[in-house]
Amino acid sequence: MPEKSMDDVMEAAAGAHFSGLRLDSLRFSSPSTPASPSSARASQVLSPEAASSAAAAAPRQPFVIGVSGGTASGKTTVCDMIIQQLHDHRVVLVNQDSFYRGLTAEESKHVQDYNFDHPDAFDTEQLLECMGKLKSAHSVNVPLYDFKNHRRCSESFRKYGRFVKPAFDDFVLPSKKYADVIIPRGGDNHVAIDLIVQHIRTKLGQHDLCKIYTNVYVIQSTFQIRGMHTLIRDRDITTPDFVFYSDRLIRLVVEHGLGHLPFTEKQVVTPTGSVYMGVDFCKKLCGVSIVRSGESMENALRACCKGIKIGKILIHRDGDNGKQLIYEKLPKDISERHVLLLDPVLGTGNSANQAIELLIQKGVPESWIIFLNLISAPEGIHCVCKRFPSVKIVTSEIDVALNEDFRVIPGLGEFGDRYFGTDN
Ligand SMILES: Nc1nc2c(ncn2[C@@H]2O[C@H](COP(=O)(O)OP(=O)(O)OP(=O)(O)O)[C@@H](O)[C@H]2O)c(=O)[nH]1
Ligand SMILES: O=P(O)(O)OC[C@H]1O[C@H](OP(=O)(O)OP(=O)(O)O)[C@H](O)[C@@H]1O
Ligand SMILES: O=c1cc[nH]c(=O)[nH]1
Repeated sequence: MPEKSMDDVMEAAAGAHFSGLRLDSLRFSSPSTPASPSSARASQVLSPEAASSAAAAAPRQPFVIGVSGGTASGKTTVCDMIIQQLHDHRVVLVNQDSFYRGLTAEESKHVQDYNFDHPDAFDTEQLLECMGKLKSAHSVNVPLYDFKNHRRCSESFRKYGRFVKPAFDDFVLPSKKYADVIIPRGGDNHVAIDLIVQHIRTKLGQHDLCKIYTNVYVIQSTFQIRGMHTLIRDRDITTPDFVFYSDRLIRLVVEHGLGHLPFTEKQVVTPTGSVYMGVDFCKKLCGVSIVRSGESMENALRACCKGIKIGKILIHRDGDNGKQLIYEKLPKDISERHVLLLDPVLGTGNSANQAIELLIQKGVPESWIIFLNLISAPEGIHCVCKRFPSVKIVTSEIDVALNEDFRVIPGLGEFGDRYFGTDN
């Protein structure tokens, strides 16, 4: 029994089978949506795995998508395409097929008369129990069904008139009216699949990550900021323009990050003779850049904090799974300072974690570290926040995912090479 656990859940409910139809009904369930009739077969369950964290104080709302459709209508194909495009390890698929009841010895003897398309063929109680657990973010064991002797695909087309079509008419078609989205042509309908992927991404995106990890801050997006991101992400931008717009964005991230430092109250008298009740900046701070890309953020920090001490950490990339520290030069009294850790890209989180670990070894309290970056991959955020829940992360955008080469996607390529002009 494979174990699945999740904080968000996407569930798919599918009706009995009807050969020849493409996916005819995709149902987005929410607590306010009426439940599908019990006859509608739950066939696929897409569920994001638990992203549990000590920092995950906020209650998490599972997100469940029910998918209905006739036999061989393309439910699995569409769900697989959605999962593939989402590229988010928190999303998993649970198939209603896993909840087939085992056949009794008597039923096995007359398997040709057994109706695999009737809701009674499923252990719906177990399915509901499983969904209930998933929705409350508990891990579940999903049964493995042995199709060896009872493969329905081949039998369904034999049994189309006797079982498949009647079950479709009785149990699947009536659930169609509950659908929020209907996808004609199943896997061929790239536009519909793309729209659904975008919708799920919004649900799983930065908004959710900020809810899961209360120490993650994304600077307020404006069209101006989106415009600058559009420029630096464009592979055809010139190096001077890449530097110019990266610098502008970095400055915004730095200013935002400084806003998370502690302050003391301070009053001043204005030229009108009035008292302004203000605050005083935190004095004990320093910057630490992760060489070399992080050095691109030093000027913005210096421009905001005159005379700030800046240390450096160089982390040698030793394969993509492990990173090895090879150089550090840090202020001697760093343990007494709040640290603004600088690196424009948070990918896997390995570099950031190594750097944070070193700072903590040097005596910097975890909660005194603010990690500033331009773009973050969700994987990197999970990695850092799980290990160091008190570290604050300030970023300007959270991207979709990492690809198989551990590059951020859509990303902006190799930041260091583009900024320092060492790319081709
Ligand atoms: N040509 C074409 N074939 C498709 C499309 N979608 C699915 N198929 C094929 O149709 C067959 C059934 O697709 P599935 O995705 O397994 O259908 P399903 O609804 O999950 O089937 P059951 O689990 O048996 O109910 C597979 O061989 C798919 O490759 C499509 O859009 N176009
Ligand atoms: O989160 P991670 O998966 O560790 O990836 C992020 C690291 O990768 C980049 O540096 P890179 O190794 O490309 O070196 P550079 O700064 O010298 O370009 C980036 O500046 C980070 O330091
Ligand atoms: O996409 C990536 C990942 C790590 N570092 C980068 O500069 N870009």
